[in-house]
Formats: sequence, C-alpha cells, structure tokens
Amino acid sequence: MIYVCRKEHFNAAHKLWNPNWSDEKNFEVFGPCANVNWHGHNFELIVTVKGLPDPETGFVVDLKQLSTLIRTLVIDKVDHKNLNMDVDFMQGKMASCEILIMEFWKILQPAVEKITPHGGLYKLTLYETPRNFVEYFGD
Ligand SMILES: Nc1nc2c(c(=O)[nH]1)N=C([C@H](O)[C@H](O)COP(=O)(O)OP(=O)(O)OP(=O)(O)O)CN2
Repeated sequence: MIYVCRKEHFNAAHKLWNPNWSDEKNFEVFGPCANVNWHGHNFELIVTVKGLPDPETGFVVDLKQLSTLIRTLVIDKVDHKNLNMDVDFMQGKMASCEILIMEFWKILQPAVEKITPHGGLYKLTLYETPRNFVEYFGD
C-alpha cells in the first residue's frame, strides 16, 4: 500500500464557547480561546489517501484532482471565514479541531473514494498552530 498526501492551507477565525455554560465557566475552561471578539489561526490540512498505484497511470490518486477536490469542497468553505458563524457544516457545533476534522472527513471521504480507483481516504491531519494538531482515521 502507498500513502499519498496533499497539504492545503486556510486561515479562519473562531472562538471556543459552549452556549449552555455561563460566561465565567467558558472563560475558566477555554481561557483566551473564548475571547468574545474571536481569534484566528493559520490552519494546515493534510489529506492522506491510501491505495495501490493504477497500472496505467502509476497514480494511487491524481494529486491535481485531489487538490482541486479539497479546495472546492472544504478550503473554499472555511478560508477567511468565521468558523462559528459563516460555515454551514459547523452551525451549532463546538469550533474545536476535533469537531472540524470530523466534519471534513464526512465531506471528503465519499468524494476521495470516487477519484481513487484502488483505495480511499486514510487519514486527515489538521494543524491549528505549529504545535497543536489532531489526526482522524474516520472511526
Ligand atoms: N483538544 C483541543 N484543545 C484545544 C483546542 C482544540 O481545538 N482542541 N483549541 C485551542 C485553541 O483554539 C488554540 O489552539 C490554542 O492556541 P494556543 O494555546 O495559543 O496554542 P499555541 O500552540 O500557539 O500555544 P503555545 O503556548 O505557544 O504552545 C485550545 N485547546
């Protein structure tokens, strides 16, 4: 099996805020990440596709097609946006990396499968800061 990876980038604002809690509890739990007027991150999303190379192209997946798909389905929806307010699939959800990466998976998994004849989506990695990142394997 070969693991083929594509890294994409987006900037977005958010805040960590549980509407069922008091202001005091939100600030206690989330600290500066609960700042009322938002804060931003330079996110990196790495999409890893697993499969066997097609005998005719030598590709597990065409990286150009993969890049276009990630940008169209995910990056365009979140880049320069407020994750809490502007992004349809994040409505009513906590804007943490964990929730974000699971929503990305739901969108990308079926689309990646269609362009990967002998494999599929294996892993997503989402960097929120150079030191904070999450990985998701879809289970
Ligand atoms: N499990 C999670 N914990 C936290 C998340 C998250 O999404 N999932 N998010 C945040 C904040 O949004 C943000 O990532 C924290 O930023 P910060 O603490 O500034 O991170 P840095 O790596 O830049 O901080 P250093 O102190 O320089 O290491 C918090 N927790």
